[in-house]
Amino acid sequence: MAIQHHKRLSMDLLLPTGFGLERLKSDRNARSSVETELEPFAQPRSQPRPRKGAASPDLLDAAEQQRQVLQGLRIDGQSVRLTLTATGLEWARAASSAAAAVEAVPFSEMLSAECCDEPPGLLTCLRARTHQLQVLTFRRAAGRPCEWFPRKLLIEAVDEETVQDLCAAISRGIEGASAGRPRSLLVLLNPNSGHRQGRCVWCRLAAPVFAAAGIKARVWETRRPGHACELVAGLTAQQLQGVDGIVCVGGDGVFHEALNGLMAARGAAAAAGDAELAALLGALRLAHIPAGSTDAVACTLHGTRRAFTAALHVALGDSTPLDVLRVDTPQGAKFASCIAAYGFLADVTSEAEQWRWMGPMRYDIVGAAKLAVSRAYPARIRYLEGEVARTLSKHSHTVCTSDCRIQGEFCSIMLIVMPCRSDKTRSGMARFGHLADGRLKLVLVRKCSPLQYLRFLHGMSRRGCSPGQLPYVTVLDAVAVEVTPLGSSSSGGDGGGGSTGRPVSCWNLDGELVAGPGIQAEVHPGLVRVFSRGVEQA
Ligand SMILES: Nc1ncnc2c1ncn2[C@@H]1O[C@H](COP(=O)(O)OP(=O)(O)OP(=O)(O)O)[C@@H](O)[C@H]1O
Repeated sequence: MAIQHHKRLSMDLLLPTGFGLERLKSDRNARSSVETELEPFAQPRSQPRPRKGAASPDLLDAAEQQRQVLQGLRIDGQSVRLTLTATGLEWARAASSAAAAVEAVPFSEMLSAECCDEPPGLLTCLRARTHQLQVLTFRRAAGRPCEWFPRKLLIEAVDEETVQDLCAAISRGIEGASAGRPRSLLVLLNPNSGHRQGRCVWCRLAAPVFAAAGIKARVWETRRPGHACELVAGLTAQQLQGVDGIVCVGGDGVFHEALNGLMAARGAAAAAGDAELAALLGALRLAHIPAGSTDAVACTLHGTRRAFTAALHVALGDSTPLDVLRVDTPQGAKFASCIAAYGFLADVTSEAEQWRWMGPMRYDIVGAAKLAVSRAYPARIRYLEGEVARTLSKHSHTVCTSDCRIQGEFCSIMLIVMPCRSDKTRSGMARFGHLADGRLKLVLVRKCSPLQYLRFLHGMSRRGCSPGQLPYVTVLDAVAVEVTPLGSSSSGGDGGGGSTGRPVSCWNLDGELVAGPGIQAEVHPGLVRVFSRGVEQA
């Protein structure tokens, strides 16, 4: 079996087989039964802000042209000199002259600005009544810039007109800085992921952020395995009008299903020649708000597992292309964004599924048990190293430079597409991997003792996989890989032992188990766009 490496990527290549598209189409009506509209959160951004007077054109224009200094204001209870610039707000304590005391928040990091009434209370009676403006933004944790926390700036002035004008100027600044921000999103929520905290994460952490940013969110809860894939694969042009993206609230499994549904839908639209649907699907951005057991996608895209940060990245609208691995199995094509793993990781996932009630801890317990056995699987591997280039017509293509082969017994074969950060590997399984470089890291762990495998796992959790770390581990860059397990029967793996009696494992694609056993996989550079601001360094 030769590797069929595509020279040119076109939509018809994305048409996956084995997704049962016809069945999915006929199931579209079933969607309405799980649709939950969260209209209380769905305030359109264009909704008029509560204002009493008109903004002074002087203040708005002056801020756009130059720096407008405002005196006599208080922020979070402290008197400040506030400067309204063309890009945001800057202020310093009125009493302080030190440059270090200057704080700044750009419009691009603000969600909304609203005039609000001062609640009546003892303090109001004791001092002069002030007029207030509330700006919703965020702050970064000290020493951990990837972790964002909500922040409300309370700006007070004795003069109502100043507050009204400032509110209008800030709102206009936010509007001007929000070109890529989504206005309407579909939310796929898995109530069963992780510790079954999907609904709680959505309602308490993500929905309020979307509401503050004026994003309309339509929530669909998944009912069973495969449901998210069906929902996305069955989307119609009518449902997608005005929708900017699909947000997955749950673990990596839900994101994986949404990705596969999207690829199925894009393939079907291309095959049917439905240009409108294809364009709408092509413009969709995917997002992952972590509520699962591992959340490698969210950790990699946002640098943290904090759902609030992920929701804020989505609301701020930053996006990036993401490489997708197309895996051709005997059952049809599947797509993965994180990893395709054969051997140890697949065995752990397969066994851990029975212990789902334990939550994320199941992976540690089953992992320890599998480590003690340390099984090796014979396999033949062919891979293509390559250069990925972009032609003028913007179709990506791969120039193959070499076709290499390796044969042996492997405890683990991993095709790592994105860095795959998680709580277990903070810097990522493939530390030097990339979101969209068109390559994967092929990691081969040859037959070794349990202690050696433990050493490999320990090294991976601390430093990720990189070449030359351990003599029994090979790390390679590749664009396409073919794995043929040598213990398998010709019709596919049986999960325990093939016709030769030698052990056969299964495949783990982003946590989903695929029987395989032989696969061909190829990286498609930047095939989807995802909401991500990237990992912020300290
Ligand atoms: N309502 C549901 N009931 C049962 N299973 C579901 C439901 N909705 C989705 N699923 C399945 O649950 C699987 C696992 O979900 P998910 O990935 O969200 O959580 P997780 O496994 O705890 O997290 P991670 O994948 O990050 O380890 C999904 O692949 C999906 O097939």
